[in-house]
Amino acid sequence: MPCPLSGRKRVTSATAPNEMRYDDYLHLKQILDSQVPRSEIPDELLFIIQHQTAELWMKLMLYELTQAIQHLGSDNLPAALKAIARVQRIMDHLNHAWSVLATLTPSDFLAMRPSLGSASGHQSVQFREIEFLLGNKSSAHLADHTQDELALHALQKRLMAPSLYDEVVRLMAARGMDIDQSRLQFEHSEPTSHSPSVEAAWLQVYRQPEEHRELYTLGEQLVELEDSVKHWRFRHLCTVERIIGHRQGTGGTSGVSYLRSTLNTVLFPELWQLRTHL
Ligand code: HEM
Ligand SMILES: N[C@@H](CC(=O)c1ccccc1NC=O)C(=O)O
Repeated sequence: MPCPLSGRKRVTSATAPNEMRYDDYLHLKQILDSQVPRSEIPDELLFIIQHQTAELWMKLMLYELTQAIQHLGSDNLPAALKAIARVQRIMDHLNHAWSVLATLTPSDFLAMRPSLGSASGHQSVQFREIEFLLGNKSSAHLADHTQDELALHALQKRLMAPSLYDEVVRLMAARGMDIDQSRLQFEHSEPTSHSPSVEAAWLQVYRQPEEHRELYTLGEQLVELEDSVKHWRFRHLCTVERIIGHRQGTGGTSGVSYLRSTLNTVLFPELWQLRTHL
């Protein structure tokens, strides 16, 4: 049976259910054999596990975000809210995890850095897919993946698919709110930008939360999610600055100043703007 997450076949084990063991069920051999340091630096294990666990959580985030988008499309707001709440909790968890990496000293990291070559988190396909799903689209990021057809295909698909923002706006229109037609074109690869008609619709919701209970809860949950994403960007930036200062990144960016520029990203601009006009 194809796995809904990766398109790969599900592994059907020959193990009878009553002989199933913890390590079989979790495929622990594959997972625990996958930490392969390239240097003699003892802290490289921390560095690898920090990233591998983050990628596992990102896998779940992608799954939940996709579910949330589907539920919004079928006007099932309670199910969408449940998935969005889970994504937000995962983000919080990843935010707490930075404190483990903060035990890595600059000299330890600099000693292992040559072993990383040109590898960088900038090349994380799942991170970029999450950004696109959240509406922070940019075709420029496809350039990192020209050598990997599968990755390129996954990113192209996400780039053109409706984002969480798009589906929220579609739902508001479906519920009778007056949304500008130009906002209801969902096949685009542009990052989300502010729309006056979307802000006006949210203002209506926020001025009468009792009348629009579900949409109001959605709005607040989206703000909380974006807050957690901003925290992640900031914690990453601080970790990077304290470990490599203002060196260029291995991924070819300017490093800290590039990461600082990502703090200007806004995923749900109208929800932030409306606070001034409420
Ligand atoms: C010693 C710790 C770390 C350092 C020094 C570091 C450094 C950097 C730098 C300099 C960049 C900019 C791209 C480049 O030119 O390389 C970057 C991007 C990135 N890093 Fe890290 N990083 C660290 C830990 C992590 C961890 C734990 C994650 C978790 C998955 C992560 C994920 C990312 C992602 C997703 C990007 C792309 C960000 C974007 O484009 O908005 N990094 N990192
Ligand atoms: N970009 C980092 C290297 C780095 O942190 C990294 C290297 C390989 C895999 C993941 C990484 N994490 C985040 O970018 C640097 O410039 O030192």
